[in-house]
Amino acid sequence: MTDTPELARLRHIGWRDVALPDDPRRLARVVAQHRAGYEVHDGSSAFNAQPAGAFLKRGLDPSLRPAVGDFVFLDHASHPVIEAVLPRRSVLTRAAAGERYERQIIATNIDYVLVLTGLDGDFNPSRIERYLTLVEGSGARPVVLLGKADTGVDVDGAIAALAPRLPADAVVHAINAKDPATVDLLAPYLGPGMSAVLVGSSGAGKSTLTNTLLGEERMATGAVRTHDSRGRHTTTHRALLSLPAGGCLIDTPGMRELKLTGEENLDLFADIETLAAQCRFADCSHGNEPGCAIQAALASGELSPQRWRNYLKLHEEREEQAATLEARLKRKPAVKPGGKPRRGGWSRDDD
Ligand SMILES: Nc1nc2c(ncn2[C@@H]2O[C@H](COP(=O)(O)OP(=O)(O)OP(=O)(O)O)[C@@H](O)[C@H]2O)c(=O)[nH]1
Ligand SMILES: [Zn+2]
Repeated sequence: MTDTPELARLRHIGWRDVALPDDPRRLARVVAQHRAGYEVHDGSSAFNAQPAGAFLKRGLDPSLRPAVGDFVFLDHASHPVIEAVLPRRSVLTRAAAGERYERQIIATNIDYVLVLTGLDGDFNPSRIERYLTLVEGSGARPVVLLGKADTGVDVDGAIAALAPRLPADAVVHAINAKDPATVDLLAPYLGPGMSAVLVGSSGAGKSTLTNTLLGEERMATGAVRTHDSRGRHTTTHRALLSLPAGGCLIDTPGMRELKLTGEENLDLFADIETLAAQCRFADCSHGNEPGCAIQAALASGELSPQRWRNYLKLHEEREEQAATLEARLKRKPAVKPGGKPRRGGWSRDDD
């Protein structure tokens, strides 16, 4: 079945359903959020849109407001207004940096989170564990990318160091972000109807990889590219790019503060939690109590000290955030959210 022209147009912004929603209003996707409003794209062009008054109500759960990646309905006025947000299939959240606890949506309707780490000084398994913990529960799947594999580094050694710290089904690719062949390698994650978000610390190669993925068509597809509109608006926080491969990539400039939200399960460390359950004392602090299964595993080498340290750090942060979240929810009953479970989020570098 071939797409109608309207569907074909919407494919550019990552619309994947075979049909259009049964609604006469204009459909668009949020590609960027500015201080002064939103930038949306309808598959043909990008333009600014304001949120409807209902989204600005005080006390509204911020997660109900339009976010980058959302499909939205616009009214037909000459100054477009976002009237409704369509149900989200995934939501990536982080705890906002700062004094007050706040969950912040990074992106919605994402299929894959590309976690990019350079195999140079940037390489840090603990940080990769943090990213994976944040993706957990978001509805998106992580893909670990080890960049700068062409720079004479010990790729196999790095993969061997990382493998025991990742789930068995984790996808890991060593890449050269400058090499056009990388486009084919990542094609399974970036095809038509797919949306991916690219995260990684500064210098990891996010811009380089983005440019390679945009390839020759960078300027031609510039319609969805919104980085360059900085002059006209205030800061562009995030931008959604339409790739020649057919998928959409969300670039997250400055995405460095990656704090847990308190809702993570720490699934990545399930084995550690199983071990801890085997300690002789139920309230074992895993220090020097007799019969401590954690200490035994550390002594036998079954559990690596780095991984244990990172687990403790993430666990503590999760507990702290969960306590703050609970206090906040008690204080003020949240306005009912529109659907999907929200977990995952982002925060600072580890170790
Ligand atoms: N040889 C090689 N160099 C790379 C690769 N990826 C990135 N680089 C280089 O690493 C440097 C940093 O890359 P960027 O793409 O600017 O990194 P970034 O993640 O966008 O950094 P921020 O913009 O600060 O977030 C640049 O000099 C790139 O040319 C790679 O796979 N191979
Ligand atoms: Zn113990």
